[in-house]
Amino acid sequence: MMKIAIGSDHGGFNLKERIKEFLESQSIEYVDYGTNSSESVDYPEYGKKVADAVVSKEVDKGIVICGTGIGISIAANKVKGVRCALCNEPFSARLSVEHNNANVLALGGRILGEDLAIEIVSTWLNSKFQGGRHERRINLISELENK
Ligand SMILES: O=C(CO)[C@H](O)[C@H](O)[C@H](O)COP(=O)(O)O
Repeated sequence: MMKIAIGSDHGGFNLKERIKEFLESQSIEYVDYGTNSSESVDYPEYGKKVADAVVSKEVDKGIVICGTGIGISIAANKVKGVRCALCNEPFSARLSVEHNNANVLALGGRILGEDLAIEIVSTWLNSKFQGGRHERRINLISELENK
């Protein structure tokens, strides 16, 4: 059974709560790394917590949310082994897995309506990495991390 780490800053808090409801409705286990209210916090802390949980294999995948998804995706991508994709529509969400094997999804809580956000999450969770030529390209990304 898949396990998800989820985290947000204040700009993503409401959407995080909605995505948790969706995960529960699908019987998908998750760990919530905060934040726990709409009080202002700093997104790098939450991006790192989720990213660390993914690379340590405590969870299978991560979802991070801030106002735009930009700051928290930049932060998550600083953690070695993370391939965080900011996707504000389903097509990118599918391709981020099929081609990039994204292990963290970033969303913009101030950009997306709840229904579209759930469609993106559902698409992302149900997509499969295609391997082949894409494996070679991901290995090249890993080489960049090791320089
Ligand atoms: O980092 C961001 C933009 O890249 C996020 O959207 C943050 O949520 C945003 O910057 C927070 O802004 P606020 O004015 O402090 O609420």
